[in-house]
Amino acid sequence: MTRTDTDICVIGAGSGGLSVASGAAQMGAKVVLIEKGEMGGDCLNTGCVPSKALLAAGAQGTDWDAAHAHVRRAIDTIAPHDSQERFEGLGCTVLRAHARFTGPRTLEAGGTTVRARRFVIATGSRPFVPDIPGLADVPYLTNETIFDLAEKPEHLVIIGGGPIGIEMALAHRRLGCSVTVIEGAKALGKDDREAAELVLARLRDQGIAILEDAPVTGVSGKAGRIDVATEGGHTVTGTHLLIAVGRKANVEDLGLEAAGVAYTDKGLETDARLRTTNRRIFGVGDINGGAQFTHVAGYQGGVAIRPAVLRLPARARTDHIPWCTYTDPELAHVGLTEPEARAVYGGRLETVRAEFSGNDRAIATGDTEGFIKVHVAGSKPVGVTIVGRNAGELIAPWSLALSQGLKLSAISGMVLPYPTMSEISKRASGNFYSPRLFENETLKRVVRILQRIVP
Ligand SMILES: Cc1cc2nc3c(=O)[nH]c(=O)nc-3n(C[C@H](O)[C@H](O)[C@H](O)COP(=O)(O)OP(=O)(O)OC[C@H]3O[C@@H](n4cnc5c(N)ncnc54)[C@H](O)[C@@H]3O)c2cc1C
Ligand SMILES: NC(=O)c1ccc[n+]([C@@H]2O[C@H](COP(=O)([O-])OP(=O)(O)OC[C@H]3O[C@@H](n4cnc5c(N)ncnc54)[C@H](O)[C@@H]3O)[C@@H](O)[C@H]2O)c1
Repeated sequence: MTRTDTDICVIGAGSGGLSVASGAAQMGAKVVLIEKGEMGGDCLNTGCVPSKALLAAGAQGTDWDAAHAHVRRAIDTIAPHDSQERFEGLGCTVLRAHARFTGPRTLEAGGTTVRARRFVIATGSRPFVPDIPGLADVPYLTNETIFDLAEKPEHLVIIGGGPIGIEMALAHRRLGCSVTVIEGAKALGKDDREAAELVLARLRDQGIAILEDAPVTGVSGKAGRIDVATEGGHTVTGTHLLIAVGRKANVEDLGLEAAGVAYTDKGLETDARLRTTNRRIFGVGDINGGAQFTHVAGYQGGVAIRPAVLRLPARARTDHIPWCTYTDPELAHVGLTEPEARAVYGGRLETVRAEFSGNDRAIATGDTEGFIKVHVAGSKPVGVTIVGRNAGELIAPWSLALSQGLKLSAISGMVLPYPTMSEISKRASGNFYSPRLFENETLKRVVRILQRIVP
């Protein structure tokens, strides 16, 4: 057993852990980074990158092998950025082993005992596999296996209509598979209902069957013929089954008890600084069980660095987090959803909107389907949904506005090139101010007086 003393020890080399390790090392801290699997974690290897690459490949053509080659190329192209070599180049000591705490200030990983001033747990999450009768006896795929599938499914049945289920449904439909999504509640249920309905309608137009309010009651069959039964006596038969019903935080086998770190099955218990119940140990990313996105893991990494490395106060916010589901049309959101905003602001909340069909660029390019909805409290946007072509790009100024606490006038006052899709944001903000400006009798009277008395 060798022994290493360090300033910061990061467990997990995914989006969260890599952010902390690179930032801390470049600020001059001594860093040990420990990864038991692939560098880059879920996002690079089994999440964001392969899923977006498969969606893009399917939009170009239906060749299964070519699509999977594209997925591989995308991962291989990005991998050097997350690699052991790069992090060693930044000055980190990288251990490729399973880490387990042995006490409040020590852990053990592959024959090395690491003692650190501060630890960051960024062990992420894995697919949650529900306790559905019969599931254990049939072959099924998860996000950890679906991107390596050699044969093209004739009929892919997906349990779960969240972002994973819906994106995988579109990717496989584009590649020529029959696809059925079985959702126990509402598909894309965390999103604005009207926007989600629009996306689901377009997916159905493309031939994807989406069953909602259909909790699965049992699974049976064998490879190549799998029956999925739902409440109400409906049975869907497919050749392959994908389970996409949420995530499970990787809290097990980490020695958290020895470290004095409290957790539930949702993840670590952390405070606003992302400190666990052991003040020297922080949690970032999916392990915290909140919004599970790469950019959130990166953001939390940046927050945790302040107290962990710089000994400065910090506060992780959740009211300015964006997300996007990469369907066609895309569905993007930032900040509070309408029910969340109503719960906070009640009758003070106003919602303004604008349609893609009223945007000149959208008319010119034929992308007229979609809308933007802005929830406004006082004069500040608190939540924005965009559904339409490139919604994930169009949400950017709103992410800035919410993170900086800008007023709506910051958006309506922008001068934008004409004709651009971005003008839709300006139009929605304008729709907030227009009635105040143009239906204001006092203003009209003042203007009339000014015209008469000022030469
Ligand atoms: C199919 C899919 C598509 C997605 N698409 C998007 C998207 O488009 N946009 C987006 O923002 N998010 C997306 N996500 C979510 C995103 O992938 C995660 O939120 C993100 O990867 C979380 O990063 P993390 O660092 O918390 O965890 P991870 O990336 O999971 O990294 C954790 C790392 O810790 C390692 N580890 C675990 N336990 C130990 C241990 N005891 N010792 C050593 N190492 C350990 C693991 O091997 C892993 O490499 C997607 C997820 C999936 C599954
Ligand atoms: N574009 C993106 O940013 C993106 C893409 C994919 C994944 N992700 C991240 O990964 C996380 C996990 O995605 P996910 O889609 O697995 O989880 P999810 O929790 O978002 O959705 C799971 C869905 O499965 C349904 N469900 C649960 N049990 C069921 C059952 N027994 N039968 C039928 N339906 C059932 C739920 O009602 C829910 O709608 C997301 O929350 C997101 O944070 C992000």
